[in-house]
Amino acid sequence: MSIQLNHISKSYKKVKAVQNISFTVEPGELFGLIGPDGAGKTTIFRILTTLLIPDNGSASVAGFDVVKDYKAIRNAVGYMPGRFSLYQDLTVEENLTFFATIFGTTIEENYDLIEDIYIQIAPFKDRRAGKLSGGMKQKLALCCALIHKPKVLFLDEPTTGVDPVSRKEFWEMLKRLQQKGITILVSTPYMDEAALCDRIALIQDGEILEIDTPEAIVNKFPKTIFNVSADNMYKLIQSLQNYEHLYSVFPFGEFVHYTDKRNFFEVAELKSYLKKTGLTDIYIETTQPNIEDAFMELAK
Ligand SMILES: Nc1ncnc2c1ncn2[C@@H]1O[C@H](COP(=O)(O)OP(=O)(O)OP(=O)(O)O)[C@@H](O)[C@H]1O
Repeated sequence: MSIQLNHISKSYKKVKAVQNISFTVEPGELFGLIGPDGAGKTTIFRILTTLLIPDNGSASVAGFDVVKDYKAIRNAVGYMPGRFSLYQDLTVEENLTFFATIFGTTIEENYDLIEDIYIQIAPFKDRRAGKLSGGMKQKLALCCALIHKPKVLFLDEPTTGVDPVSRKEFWEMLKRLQQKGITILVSTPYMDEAALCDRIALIQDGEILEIDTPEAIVNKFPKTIFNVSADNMYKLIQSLQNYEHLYSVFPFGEFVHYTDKRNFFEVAELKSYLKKTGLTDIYIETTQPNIEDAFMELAK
């Protein structure tokens, strides 16, 4: 096991940040912690990277105990914190040299691991980190987290605030790092990114709702989902909320996702109800559930 948590809990005074969390991450796995702001993701990262001591439970990373063997863990892992980890006034090259030096290595020694990523920011190597775009900062922070060849990489919300193209590129980079044998624990509030992980833990209010592969989580969804749209989105949601057979409704892009309490029903009946409430241009079609639907169902 590369990462193992057994019944970990942590509170900040009265706030129970994480409660009784247990999961394992296998060597070479890309594992995602998926949950909204405040779910407890950063607290889990801080415990696993030895920056915070848990109140209860035990955890190990790369075979080392997070409390007893904290020094060994710090050498074995790379950590890209959610909030900015770079020195704004140092240049790209100076930041990378700094991180290499504190780990007793050099950029040249481990260049093969970061090459793919570094060549994208190399044209800006003399630019101060504070003057880089969001996507560039993120690439530099990843290089800094990798420069000492860690066995396990921790990435806390690496794509928050990054444009969609850079987000896609970032996930492609993670897949390549995984192929080089690095175990990766990544957190994200973006449900679409969950599908790119080998396995995910859905987390809310400090508790794990479900752990499985993204496919298995979606396949367990118990209801048929309908994409519904009409001329007035706000009124559509209100009408559906007042429908006696409603099970759940929530906005999803240009549609709302609707599920019905009944296992079988005529779509025409729902359409005629919506028409009676004054809506026009009504569209209803079944659709596949996704991780967000599964999360909403489990979080109910
Ligand atoms: N130092 C602290 N003191 C008090 N409460 C804290 C502290 N750090 C986190 N919390 C609270 O603990 C809970 C979990 O926070 P945590 O940062 O672990 O969640 P998160 O999923 O990483 O969310 P975010 O993306 O917002 O950081 C939240 O309710 C948060 O407000």
